Amino acid sequence: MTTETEATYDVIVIGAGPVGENVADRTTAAGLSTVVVESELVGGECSYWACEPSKALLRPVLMRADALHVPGLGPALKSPLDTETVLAHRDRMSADWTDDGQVEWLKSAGIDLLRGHGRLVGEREVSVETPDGRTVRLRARHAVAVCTGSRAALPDLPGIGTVRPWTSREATSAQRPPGRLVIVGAGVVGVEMATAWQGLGSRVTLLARDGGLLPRMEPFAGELVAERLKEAGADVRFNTSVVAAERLPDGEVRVALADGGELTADELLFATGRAPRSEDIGLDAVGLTPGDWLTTDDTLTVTDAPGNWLYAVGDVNRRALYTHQGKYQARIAGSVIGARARGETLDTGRWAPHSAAADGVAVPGVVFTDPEIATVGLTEAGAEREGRAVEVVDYDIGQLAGAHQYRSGYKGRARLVIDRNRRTVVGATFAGPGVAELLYSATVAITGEVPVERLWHAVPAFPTISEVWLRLLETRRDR
Ligand SMILES: Cc1cc2nc3c(=O)[nH]c(=O)nc-3n(C[C@H](O)[C@H](O)[C@H](O)COP(=O)(O)OP(=O)(O)OC[C@H]3O[C@@H](n4cnc5c(N)ncnc54)[C@H](O)[C@@H]3O)c2cc1C
Ligand SMILES: NC(=O)c1ccc[n+]([C@@H]2O[C@H](COP(=O)([O-])OP(=O)(O)OC[C@H]3O[C@@H](n4cnc5c(N)ncnc54)[C@H](O)[C@@H]3O)[C@@H](O)[C@H]2O)c1
Repeated sequence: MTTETEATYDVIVIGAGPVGENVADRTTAAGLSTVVVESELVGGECSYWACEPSKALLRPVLMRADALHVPGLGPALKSPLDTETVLAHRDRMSADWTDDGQVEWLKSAGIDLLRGHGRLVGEREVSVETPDGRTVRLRARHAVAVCTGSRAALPDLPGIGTVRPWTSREATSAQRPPGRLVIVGAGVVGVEMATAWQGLGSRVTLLARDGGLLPRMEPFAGELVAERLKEAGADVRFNTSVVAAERLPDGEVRVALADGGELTADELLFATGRAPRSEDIGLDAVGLTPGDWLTTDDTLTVTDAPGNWLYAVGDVNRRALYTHQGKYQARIAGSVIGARARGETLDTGRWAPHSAAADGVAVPGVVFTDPEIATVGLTEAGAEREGRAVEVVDYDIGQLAGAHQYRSGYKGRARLVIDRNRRTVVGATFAGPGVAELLYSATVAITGEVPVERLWHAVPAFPTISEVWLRLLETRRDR
């Protein structure tokens, strides 16, 4: 028998991933009583099955790739990685899939936690089924923020129901490397997991549906990653699609390819994109369609729900599927909710406090592969699609003194996309070992709308890879 209890808060947040936690933090800081509803682990996908475990697997692999090319270090690294130690480190970095630490943090921030599955049941009303079979009816005085994130999207293939494929969850939490791993999809998850598991001893086959890896990025990014994956021993195939898959009685997976070919493996990972976790959160009760991505304006308010009380923040709104960008949205949404609760007029101008303007202009992302790929803003193709007049400047990072110091045989490339009319940087891509930390400089140049001429006065230190900025400016001047 279920019992029903009721509670009223200023703000209800559904989903305690990194984004829900940050919305709650900001609304609490604005003086609003806030409850977060979580059906699984506080910390969400990022802490347990995405960012943290994947980077814990990748860091030793990338470190080793660099160290093999540092004079004097190579011979000491001839034996393979100690996989057991790496996996134990990954377990620790995922807090052994327990959320005590994050629950403590919620408490310390003054945020209430209600464990259970939350569903909208009307305007400002959420019903929560708790693990002990109770139903709690929550009412919000001001706002409900949907922060339910995303899950792996699987293609609709014959056999998919029986094949027990890996998704990003298994790929980040597996307790040992599969002997043979076939990966379908060559976006960010596909290339990162190919790099990690090939480095940890699996024989990886990466199947790209398109003619290159990382198809949404500058083409040279995918070319460099493909080259290094092949050198590491992975089988990388382009223009290949999977048409069926089956799990055989002996546990192997058989994969049928569109060209008539066949592959057998121990595990099959689908890294084929994400779907919103919105199919069972009561969207129909407020006139929205279950299973859809939630569309918002720049204040993170759901556009198709009248009354300015429903917000969608993080992956579930599809604006930018990154933890850092979702947390940025959370900071904005928190201040919007606070301002509306105080009866203030929102300030939604460009770069104003109540507008997540950067989502449309400067979303930084790092792909932690060998080499690293760091991107922000527009690619050349993206600028063309938008019909913007741009100039493109490229530089071979391997020519820098800093690159020679970093690793012998350094290969990398950088590209700036510059708006011809405004003479500001609107896109940057760096591909090369150790470029991740360069990305913030480009993000500041774009959001600060720094005139290219002013960049001459931002002098990079010698001999660092950041001297690529100077070389890009010189290339532009001298051509
Ligand atoms: C393999 C992988 C690696 C990644 N690496 C990075 C990286 O290095 N850097 C980066 O920036 N991004 C990375 N990402 C993306 C990042 O994980 C997401 O952008 C981020 O987790 C989104 O946060 P979120 O809070 O919106 O959603 P989530 O992290 O998905 O959290 C949503 C939470 O809501 C809960 N929930 C869902 N429905 C309900 C409900 N009805 N009731 C109660 N609770 C509910 C879930 O249990 C979950 O805890 C990676 C993604 C993957 C798949
Ligand atoms: N380092 C990071 O910050 C990091 C790491 C992993 C994921 N992420 C985030 O998570 C998001 C999701 O990553 P993802 O790799 O799952 O998605 P993605 O959209 O980046 O890539 C999916 C790829 O699968 C391909 N694909 C789709 N359906 C297919 C099919 N049926 N057969 C073959 N290929 C198919 C697509 O063409 C695409 O290239 C990323 O966009 C990124 O925002 C970030």
